[in-house]
Amino acid sequence: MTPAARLQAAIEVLDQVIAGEAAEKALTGWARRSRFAGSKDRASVRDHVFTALRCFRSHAVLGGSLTGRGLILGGLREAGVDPSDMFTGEGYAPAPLSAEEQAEPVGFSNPAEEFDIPDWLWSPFSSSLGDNAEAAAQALRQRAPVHLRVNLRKASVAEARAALEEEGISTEPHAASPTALEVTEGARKLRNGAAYNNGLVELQDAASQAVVDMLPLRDGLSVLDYCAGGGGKSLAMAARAQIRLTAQDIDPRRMKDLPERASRAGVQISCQPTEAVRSAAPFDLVLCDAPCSGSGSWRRAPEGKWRLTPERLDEIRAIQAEILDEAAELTAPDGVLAYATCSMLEAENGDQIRAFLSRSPEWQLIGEKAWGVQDGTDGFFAAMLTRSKAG
Ligand SMILES: C[S@@+](CC[C@H](N)C(=O)[O-])C[C@H]1O[C@@H](n2cnc3c(N)ncnc32)[C@H](O)[C@@H]1O
Repeated sequence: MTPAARLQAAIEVLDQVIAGEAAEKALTGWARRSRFAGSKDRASVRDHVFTALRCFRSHAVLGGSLTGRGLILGGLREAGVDPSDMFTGEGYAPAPLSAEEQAEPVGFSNPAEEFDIPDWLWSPFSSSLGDNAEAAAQALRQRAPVHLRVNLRKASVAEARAALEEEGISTEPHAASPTALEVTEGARKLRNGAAYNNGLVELQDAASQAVVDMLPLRDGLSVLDYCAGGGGKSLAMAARAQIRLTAQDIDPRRMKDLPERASRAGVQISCQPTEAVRSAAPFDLVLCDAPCSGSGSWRRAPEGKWRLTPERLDEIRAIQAEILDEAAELTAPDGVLAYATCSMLEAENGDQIRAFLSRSPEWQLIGEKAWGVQDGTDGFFAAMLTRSKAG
């Protein structure tokens, strides 16, 4: 496919997304119908679609309409490419620009539009991030880097880097965690490579790793990963110490690949239903990596940014509060309760912890940290709590 034909394909996929189709489904449908498209074509169309979804508002303004064409046109303008070089109508290229489309774009009417944040969210977003709000919103408009976690059970950081380098995958250490690497070249080779398949490295954002670094893990502890999902945090915790680790999720299907991932990583994790977890309680350490808006990972899943509503945020907050209360019940009297989200919104982070402390005065905060997407990781938050001796 020519570069212009790839843009036309992205326009068609985006029109389906605007009509209500999920991006992954629209991309899969396009790939099935387009047997002529090779892997590079598919990757390029996907990139165009995801760039447009990250920059949905600003690119629509720059392109003059909230359509697939408008979004792609706006993206070209932002990238400094003359759209008439691509919109030629030749072969499978997009049709030439209309007079309207050639007009100078109108300016942005407010920062939310310019920085691609929904209007209602700009105020909570900017008050949560303070002086970093614009930088964080700008970072959410960019593609996410690929981060790896070195599995210290199987290799040192230097050994893992050397094994990756042999496969043509270059990495740099990431400052957020001693086990974190950022892939600087060759990310597409990872999944078929030996280093990944032999469990030397896992795909995991550096802030996710840093959350686990904060936890007081040591040999012999009983640990519960409450809200384990696919088990990214479980695997990172199990790699850190010889712990007895139980993973739970309200939707056990989410943990279905965890036994295989654990065996690849050379660690043991017991996946248990909620009732079994209640019978096995209390645990020395309970981590709840709670469901959240996902605002810290909107670079990877940009549709979430536009789907979130104030009502949905309230629902999520109610679920988070319930999870904190339940997880507290499962924590041993002298144990540690850790709460984490991949959100940058105070409503889901510090506010949630303060509300918990005010309804559960026997608990006290012993540590808290936030990571911002503007610093090169996903946005994350973690807090650790214990029951106070006086409580
Ligand atoms: C942020 S994800 C977890 C990601 C995971 N810890 C990781 O690192 O890969 C949140 C998970 O919480 C689960 N969840 C939602 N409500 C829950 C509840 N009340 N109890 C337990 N898990 C819940 C969801 O199914 C989802 O898998």
